[in-house]
Amino acid sequence: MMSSDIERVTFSEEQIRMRVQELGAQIARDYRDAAETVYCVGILKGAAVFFTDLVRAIDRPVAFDFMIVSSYGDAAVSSGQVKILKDLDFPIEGKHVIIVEDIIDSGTTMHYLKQMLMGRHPKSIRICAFLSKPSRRVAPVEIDYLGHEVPDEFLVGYGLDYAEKYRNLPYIGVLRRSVYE
Ligand SMILES: O=P(O)(O)OC[C@H]1O[C@H](OP(=O)(O)OP(=O)(O)O)[C@H](O)[C@@H]1O
Ligand code: HPA
Ligand SMILES: [Mg+2]
Repeated sequence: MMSSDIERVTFSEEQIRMRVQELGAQIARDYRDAAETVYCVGILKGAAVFFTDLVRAIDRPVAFDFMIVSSYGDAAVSSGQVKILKDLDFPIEGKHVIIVEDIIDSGTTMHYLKQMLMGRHPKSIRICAFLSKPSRRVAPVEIDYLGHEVPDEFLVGYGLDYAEKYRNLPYIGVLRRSVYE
């Protein structure tokens, strides 16, 4: 399934699978002795695909929760406004929380979310992102579990969209500029 809108494949299905297994093993090791529930919080919609792969690579019990958050809409640059369309179902006070994202780009979304969730007094809060574009950062974000750093190119696939398209590509690729310019 190679879309003609894709200029170049950045990470193949196999490369993604291997890195997700490593991240899952690292998380399982780090929380091995944790007595409290570990909440994996997926930030929809982008994190949907990575989340379901990641949790199956973590060999210990975890609870799921989700938020629906949007700031890009149909554009290739952030609106700067983080809209919470669905909040968590469960209180996280005293719990271990891992926020799971597909990508941290300007950092606006994650900076906002981490501040907001810290205010609910979890026992700990860590960030897991499959991709990070450090060159685009506007708001500071410390990433505890990172799949790969990527250059400043607009990526799609493996959950990442442009105007809601391409999320179901099994690989990650660079979107041709002519599609969004
Ligand atoms: O670091 P930032 O510049 O804030 O960008 C990262 C955010 O942008 C994308 O979400 P988007 O708003 O596109 O919603 P989506 O997950 O539904 O695609 C992505 O899933 C992150 O949540
Ligand atoms: N692709 C898709 N969605 C995004 C990106 C990207 O490169 N950066 C932030 N949201
Ligand atoms: Mg998006």
